[in-house]
Amino acid sequence: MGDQGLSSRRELQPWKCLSSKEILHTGKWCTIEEHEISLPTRVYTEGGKSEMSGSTIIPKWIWIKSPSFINVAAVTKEGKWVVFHQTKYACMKSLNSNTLAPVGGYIDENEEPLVAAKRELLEETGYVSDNWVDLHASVPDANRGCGIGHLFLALDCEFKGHGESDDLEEQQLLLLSTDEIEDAILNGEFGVQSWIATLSMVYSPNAFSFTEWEVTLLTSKGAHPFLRYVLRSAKNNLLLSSILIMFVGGLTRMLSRNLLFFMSREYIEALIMSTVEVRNEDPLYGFLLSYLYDNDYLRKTNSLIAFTTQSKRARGGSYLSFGPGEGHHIFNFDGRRIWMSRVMLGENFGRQKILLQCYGKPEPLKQFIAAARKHGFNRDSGILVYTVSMRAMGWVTQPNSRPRRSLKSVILEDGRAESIVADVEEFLKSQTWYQERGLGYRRGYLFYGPPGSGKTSLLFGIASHFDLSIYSLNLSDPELTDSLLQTLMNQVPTGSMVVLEDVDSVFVGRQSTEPKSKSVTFSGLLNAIDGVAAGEGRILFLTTNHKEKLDPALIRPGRIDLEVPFCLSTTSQMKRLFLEFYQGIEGSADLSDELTSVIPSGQISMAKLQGHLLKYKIDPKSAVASAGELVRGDTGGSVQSSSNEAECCITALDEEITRNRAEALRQLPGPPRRTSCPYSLLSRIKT
Ligand SMILES: Nc1ncnc2c1ncn2[C@@H]1O[C@H](COP(=O)(O)OP(=O)(O)OP(=O)(O)O)[C@@H](O)[C@H]1O
Repeated sequence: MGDQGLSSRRELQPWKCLSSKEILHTGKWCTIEEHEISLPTRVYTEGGKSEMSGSTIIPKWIWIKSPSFINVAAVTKEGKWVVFHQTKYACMKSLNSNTLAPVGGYIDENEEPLVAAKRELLEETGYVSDNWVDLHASVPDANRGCGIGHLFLALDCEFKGHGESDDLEEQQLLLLSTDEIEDAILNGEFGVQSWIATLSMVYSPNAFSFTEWEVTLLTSKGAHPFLRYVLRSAKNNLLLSSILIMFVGGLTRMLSRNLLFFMSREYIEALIMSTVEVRNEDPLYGFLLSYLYDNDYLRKTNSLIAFTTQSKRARGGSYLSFGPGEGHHIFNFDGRRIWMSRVMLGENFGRQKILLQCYGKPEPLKQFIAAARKHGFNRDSGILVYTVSMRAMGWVTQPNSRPRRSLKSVILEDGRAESIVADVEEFLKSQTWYQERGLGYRRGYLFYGPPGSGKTSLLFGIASHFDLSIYSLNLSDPELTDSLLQTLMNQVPTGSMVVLEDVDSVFVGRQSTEPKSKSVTFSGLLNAIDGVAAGEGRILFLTTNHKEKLDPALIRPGRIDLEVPFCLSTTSQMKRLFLEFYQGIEGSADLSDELTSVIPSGQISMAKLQGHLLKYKIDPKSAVASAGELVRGDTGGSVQSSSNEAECCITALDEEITRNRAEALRQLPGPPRRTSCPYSLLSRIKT
C-alpha cells in the first residue's frame, strides 16, 4: 500500500512524549514509566501519495528504563574468539537452555561505553586489547527502550591474568575458532539478540564495515601485524580504503566461498607444510620443552616459562629449567627452519599442545622429536609417574618425575625382591600366551604390611628395573567418579604399572571411608580393575597397611594374583641395611652384629632404622650405641609386631606363592601348558 517497495527514504514523523509518570522504581536496575504519547497519523491518498492528518493520543505507554550495556566481540592475537558458556536466567527461563555469550556488562553511572567495555573484558576474562573498533549502538527493545547496547570489537587480545568477574551465573570461558563461532551463531547457540548482533556484525561478510576477507585477515592466527595495521588504518583513510576495498573486496566477491577456502592459509599450509602435534598428556611434551632450552634453540625467544625438573645430579634433587612460553617461536634444527607454537587448550591451563611445522616433508620434525626424546631419556632418566589432573580430565606427567631406585637398594628377605621381579618379568613376556588362552592380559599384586617396610620402594624398584611408567591413582579424590576411573584405566598403555596406594584408607570392606563423598564406589573400583574397560597389559599394584580391612572381592584371584607380605625388619635385613649404609668403614660387620643384638627381629620398620642411621651418617659406633632408643616402647608401625613377626611374614609369603600357584593352575583353560607358561616361574620362586 502507498509507498511500499520504494528504495528511497522519506522523512518520517516521530512520536511525541507529552508527559511521563514514574510508576515503579527498583533502584538502579529498573524504572517503569507511563508516557502519554502523541502519535502522528498519516493517511494514504489515491495514486500512492500520503499526507499527515492530525494525531492520535496513547495515554499510557509503558516505558522501561534499565542501565545501558556493552557487548564485546573479543578476538585473541592467535585468532580465537573469547566467549563464555553460560547459564543465564532469562535464557533458561524463556528458552530452557544454556547459552554462549560474548563479554558483556552494564555501564556504570557516568562511565564511557568504551571504558566500560575495556573494564568488562579485563574483569571477566583477564584479556586486554589495544585495538578497539566501535561497532554500533542500538536499543534492545524497539517499544520499551531498556537502555542502549554499545557493541564493540576488541582485536589482538592478550591474556594478562585471571579475571575477577562479578557475574553471578555459572560460566566457563571458551576460546573458539572463527568456524566454531559461525556454527554457533547459525545453530542458535547464542540466546540473546544483542550477542548475536555483536558477533554477526564482525563475522558476517556484508553486515557491517568489515568484509569477510578483512575479518579473516584480522582474526586469523599469525596474520602479519603490518597487514592488520594497514587494514585498520585504511578504515580511517578514504583513499587507501578505496584502493584496498576495490582490490580485496573485488577479489573476494569474484571468488566463491569455496574458492576462498582454497586460498586460505590453512589450505596453503596443508599443501606445502608438515605439522606434528604433541599434547601435554604425553611425556614427549616435557622432553620437547627441556630439549629446546638445553640446546639453546630458544636464544632468540623472549617469552620463556620456568619449571622445576627432578635430577639425580643436581643438589637437592631438582633444578630449574626453562621452556618456550605460550605463542610462536622459530628456530633452526640441522639447518632447517622449524616453526613452533605452544597453545593452551580451552579455558584452563591444564591442557596444552605444541605444534611443530616445517616446509616440505615431515622428516626434520621427526628427527627433531627423536632427538628430544633421546635427550629426555638420557638426561636423568627418572621414572615417569603419571597422576590424574582433574583440569585435564586425564593423566599428566613431567619428564623425570621421580628418580630411579635400584632393586638392590630395597632390602627384603633374601631372594624375595628377585622372586617378585621374576614374576613381573614372566608376565611382561607372556602376552601371546595369555591371548592364546583367551585370558585377560593383566596381573595384580597386593603389597601389604606395616608402614615403612618398603612397599612403595619396591614399586619404584620394579618400575626402574623394567623401565615401566607408573600410573598412580588417588581413589579418595572427591572429583574422581566411577566413569572417569573407567576411562582412566582404559587409557593406561600396555605394560604400565597402575598403583593404588593405601586402599584401606578409602574402602573398609565395601564401605567408602568418606560416605558423603561423590567419588568412586566399591563396585566402580571392581569394574575399573577387571571390567570391560580395564586396560590390557596393565600391572596393578595395591598397597595397604591393613589387609584385614579389605573386602575379599577386591583381592580375589584374577584381580590380585600375588599377595606379598612386607614385615618389620628381620635380623638379616637390618644387617644388610647397616652394611650398605656404612660400606667401606672398618669394623662395620661386627657393629652390625651388635646392632641386631640390641634390636630383635620384627621390632621396628626399615624406615625407622634408616631414619636412625641417617642421624649418624659417618659414625656407625654411635648409631649402634644409641640403637636401644629405637625399641624402647615403640614398634615403629601401626601393625602389631611380635618378636617372631618377621619370620611369620616370610612363611606367609611362601604360603601366598604356593596358594597363587595352585589358584593359577586351577584357572588355566584348555590348551596344553607350554614351557613359557608364566606360572612355571612360580615353581622357581619356591626354593
Ligand atoms: N625394605 C626396605 N629396604 C630399604 N629401604 C627401605 C625398606 N623399607 C623402607 N625403606 C625406606 O623407608 C622409607 C619408607 O619406605 P616405603 O615408602 O617404601 O614404605 P611403605 O611400606 O611403602 O610405607 P607406607 O605403608 O607408609 O606407604 C623409604 O625412604 C625407604 O628407603
